[in-house]
Amino acid sequence: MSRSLKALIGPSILNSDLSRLYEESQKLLDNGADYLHLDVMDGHFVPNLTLGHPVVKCLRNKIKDVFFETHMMVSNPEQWIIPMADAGVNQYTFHIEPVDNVAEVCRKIRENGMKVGLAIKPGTPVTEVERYISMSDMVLIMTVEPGFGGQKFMENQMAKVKYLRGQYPLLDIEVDGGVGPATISCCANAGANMIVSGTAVIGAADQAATIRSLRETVQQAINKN
Ligand SMILES: O=C(CO)[C@H](O)[C@H](O)COP(=O)(O)O
Ligand SMILES: [Fe+2]
Repeated sequence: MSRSLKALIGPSILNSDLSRLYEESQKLLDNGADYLHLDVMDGHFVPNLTLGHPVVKCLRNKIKDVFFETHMMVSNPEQWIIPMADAGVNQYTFHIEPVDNVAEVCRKIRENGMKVGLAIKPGTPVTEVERYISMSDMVLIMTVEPGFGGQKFMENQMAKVKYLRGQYPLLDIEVDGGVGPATISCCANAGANMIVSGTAVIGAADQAATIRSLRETVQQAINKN
């Protein structure tokens, strides 16, 4: 059977009450999240600090069978591969901008049993990431400058998504930053199938309905093509 694209919603817990990380995460899952997107910032690649592998490991101890993606906004992604694999991470998504040997980082991530995600900032041309696609499982097109939740969606990044979808019909393409009910159609029509949504989902009056509606919009766009 041939592989087909799937619409997946991975909420970002960045803007949730992090003192209740487990409860907030479990609530998102109970409300239909397909996976969890965990934002890791080192205060160097981006001007903010969040959480690291010890916190991810504690969360994994409480939440067993859910796909964990870590979005590594760090200057030296190679440094955290083994600790994150040990913490039970399924997909290690890192920014290619600060990395000299992207192929080597991809190889090491897979060697440690995780999937590879390649992320680019809004100012990075899509061609920079395209040459590594064969070594990866997913590409993340950032739709805000990484570092903070709650920013405005950058519609001009959709050209990258459209280009990649045109070239790679079955590639998992993720968008992250300012994505919610008001911007999901734009992402879905451009060809994104993995959707990170933070503020819009965390702050929704009806989290389950919001997650369901985001997924339906993306799945409908996939079915049309
Ligand atoms: O990587 C991120 C920021 O760098 C977050 O995943 C992203 O901002 C999600 O939050 P929101 O939907 O509120 O923008
Ligand atoms: Fe993120």
